[in-house]
Amino acid sequence: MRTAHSAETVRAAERALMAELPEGALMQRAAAGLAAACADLLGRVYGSRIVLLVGSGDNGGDALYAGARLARRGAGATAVLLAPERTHEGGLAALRGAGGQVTTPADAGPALARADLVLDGIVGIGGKGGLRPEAAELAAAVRESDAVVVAVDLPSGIEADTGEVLGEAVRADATVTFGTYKPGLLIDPARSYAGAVRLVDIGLDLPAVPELEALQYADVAALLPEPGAESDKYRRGVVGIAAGSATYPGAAVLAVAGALRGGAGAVRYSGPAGDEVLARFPETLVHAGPPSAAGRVQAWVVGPGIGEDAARVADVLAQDVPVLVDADGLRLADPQVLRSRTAPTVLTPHAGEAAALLGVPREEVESARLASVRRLAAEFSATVLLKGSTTLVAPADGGPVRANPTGTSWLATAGSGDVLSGLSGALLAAGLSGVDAASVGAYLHGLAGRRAASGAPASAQDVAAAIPEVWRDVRGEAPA
Ligand SMILES: NC(=O)C1=CN([C@@H]2O[C@H](COP(=O)(O)OP(=O)(O)OC[C@H]3O[C@@H](n4cnc5c(N)ncnc54)[C@H](OP(=O)(O)O)[C@@H]3O)[C@@H](O)[C@H]2O)[C@@H](O)CC1
Ligand SMILES: Nc1ncnc2c1ncn2[C@@H]1O[C@H](COP(=O)(O)OP(=O)(O)O)[C@@H](O)[C@H]1O
Ligand SMILES: [K+]
Repeated sequence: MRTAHSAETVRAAERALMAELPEGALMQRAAAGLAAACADLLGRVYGSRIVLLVGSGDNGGDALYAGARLARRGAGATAVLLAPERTHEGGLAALRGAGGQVTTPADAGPALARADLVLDGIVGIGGKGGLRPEAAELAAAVRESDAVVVAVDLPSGIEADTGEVLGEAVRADATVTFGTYKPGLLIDPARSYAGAVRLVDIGLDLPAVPELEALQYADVAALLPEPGAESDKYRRGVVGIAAGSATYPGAAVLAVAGALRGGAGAVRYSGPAGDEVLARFPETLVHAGPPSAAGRVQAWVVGPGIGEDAARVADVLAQDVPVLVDADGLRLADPQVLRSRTAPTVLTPHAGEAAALLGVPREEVESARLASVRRLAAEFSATVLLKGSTTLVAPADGGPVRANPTGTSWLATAGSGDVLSGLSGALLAAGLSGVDAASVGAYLHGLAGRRAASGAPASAQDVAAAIPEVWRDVRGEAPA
């Protein structure tokens, strides 16, 4: 599991550790890791030209000490000081002692134009609000340079705790972060400014429960349901799909496609698109009546393409089994009923649906995904999977939010959300918790999207068809 902690949590851990270590030791650990990462990126340090963007805090200090280390190995280093009178003293002395030069933002142009590598030490976790004008200009100038840009701890201008970007920010090719990931490094839009992120261990003792986490291959492998010797189709879990309408039969077909690949023992379909579903998937158990008359299931998916059929949504929500609500279902569900359910409920809105549920503009959800998903989970007492450029899953109980690392914009194709709801619903029926079903579903869905597309457009059906392949790949990572 990859974990991220807020700036406040990091500061508390830093204080505790600093009290035990000699003065400056922690910054030296950070600078050593940073310099090593830069050396890797440069290939050859001797004779390279590096520029350090140095703000007035310890983030600038890290950049200066790392610059000094590289200068001692033969790099030509120039520090651009944003606040000359408040620059980290020890760091500046180290750089000067190693032969480094110093300049001002106004005179930084020539050095930036020649640079092989730029180290962004303008602000780290101490940054607040958008970059101030002089810092913003420097960030914009860096964009014009051909140098490899390495952000120190995080790209200056992104919000460490939320992933928001308020105005100009440094666009990095790589970020070297200290102690733990910061939520902004895993959540768009900020994530897209960070490039490849490398974590440097500086020995912090962090709380076991992070603010944000991201599943990795092995975590997903351990969560995948697998039939045992005594399994039959009912023990593996039966998932019910209440989706589709005369207008949108395709949503039913795609949700069933996702469900059949999600590890359930059987899929029941309830709704008016039974013929279409059977034509494509004869293994489906089709029922014409209301969902509650379709026979036992271990979880329901309700909503994709059901149009205005509020009765079908209410019928599903009245059943005391886990329910995943998607698409039209989110609009038709009675909020009071959602809140009062005792079995797990999973809501899977995209930003527009989330905005409607919260009564805010869509842009507000897109720019502040983490706060939005947490608010939805709290307001509806449900696990919430917020779809989009970074898919986030918040548990109903306020625990750590999961960021999905496998997303790809190739998934932005009609019907791919229906596949996700079927897939996650099947995982719910197989016995995974709401958070695990949603986050494992999003993980596999993202991998399947990448596999199906491989650089060319793929349809939602292609995404569903690629699920078994990625499932196999992930299972290969499971401990024997
Ligand atoms: N603590 C430790 O043990 C370790 C910490 N480490 C490192 O320290 C970093 C944190 O350092 P930090 O706390 O000094 O804050 P930092 O990120 O440099 O920024 C503060 C400065 O920026 C300024 N500023 C603020 N907002 C701004 C804006 N929007 N636009 C422009 N400027 C803005 C603000 O100015 P002021 O408001 O004071 O005028 C202030 O002077 C951390 O990210 C990591 O890299 C590592 O060495 C490991 C050990
Ligand atoms: N820019 C993007 N980057 C990554 N994934 C995206 C992006 N846009 C959409 N997606 C994903 O594509 C899927 C679309 O689902 P949804 O919005 O419900 O569409 P539909 O209703 O057409 O199926 C979701 O899994 C979502 O996370
Ligand atoms: K930075």
